[in-house]
Amino acid sequence: MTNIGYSSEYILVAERIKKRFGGLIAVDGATVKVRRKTITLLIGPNGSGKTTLLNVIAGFYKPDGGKVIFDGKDVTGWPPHKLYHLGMARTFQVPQPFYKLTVLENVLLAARGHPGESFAAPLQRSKWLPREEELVDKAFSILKLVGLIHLWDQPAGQLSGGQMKLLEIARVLMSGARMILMDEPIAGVNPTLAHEILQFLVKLRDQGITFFIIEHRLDIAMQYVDYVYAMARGRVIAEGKPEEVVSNPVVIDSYLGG
Ligand SMILES: Nc1ncnc2c1ncn2[C@@H]1O[C@H](COP(=O)(O)OP(=O)(O)OP(=O)(O)O)[C@@H](O)[C@H]1O
Repeated sequence: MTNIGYSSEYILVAERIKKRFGGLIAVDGATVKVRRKTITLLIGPNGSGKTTLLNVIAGFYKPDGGKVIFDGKDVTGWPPHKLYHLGMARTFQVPQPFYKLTVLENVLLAARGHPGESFAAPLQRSKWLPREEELVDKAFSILKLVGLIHLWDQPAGQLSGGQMKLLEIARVLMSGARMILMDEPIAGVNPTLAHEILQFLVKLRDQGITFFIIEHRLDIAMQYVDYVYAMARGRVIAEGKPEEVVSNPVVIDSYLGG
């Protein structure tokens, strides 16, 4: 693994990323840099390439050009599971827990090195690693942190949509992720819970986790994020503090034009 000496100020640098789907250029030379211990937001009109860029960074798509540097290492084209082991994880817009398993079991299965990490592995307690107790302690403390502790023995299928999102965050934390990528973490949740989820991300940021998120509900998200990138037609058209970016005429035009 090469350390290419990128500034340690940034946990992630995605440089001149290109991604094509047939004749369509979804991401056209976009560069984003994410500072450690920040919540960095990616905005832009529908179809501007945000999710594609996130998927390239998280290893779900191989880029047609550009580089992804995570923690000083060139991880361009690495698959998601390798990035997961390095400490970068992506949650999905629609969280997908194992519905019949309990909340606690769902969190435990996200632990790195746990036999359940391979989906084919049996779930019998006897097959768990000796460090099971330690993992259970860690899972409980994470459930406490995300406010789901009272539901630990409930099947995940019984959680509300907002609680599912919290469970997804808990699972990503259990994996030991230092950087979390999220596509619309507050989509479809009521405003109270949306604020709670973002306040929770702020708390985790203050504990050292870095977030790179896509969100359309700017009225709520802008209050909590540290830095914003705006995309249009596959390119980054503006970056800066939230208030600067939302008042930038180029950004406003991109939404109106879209
Ligand atoms: N798997 C795919 N195959 C073909 N085209 C795709 C694929 N994924 C995305 N696209 C196209 O690439 C462009 C960028 O899409 P992308 O989903 O990245 O935009 P977005 O900014 O995330 O949009 P939204 O805000 O609506 O989620 C769009 O024109 C989209 O139709």
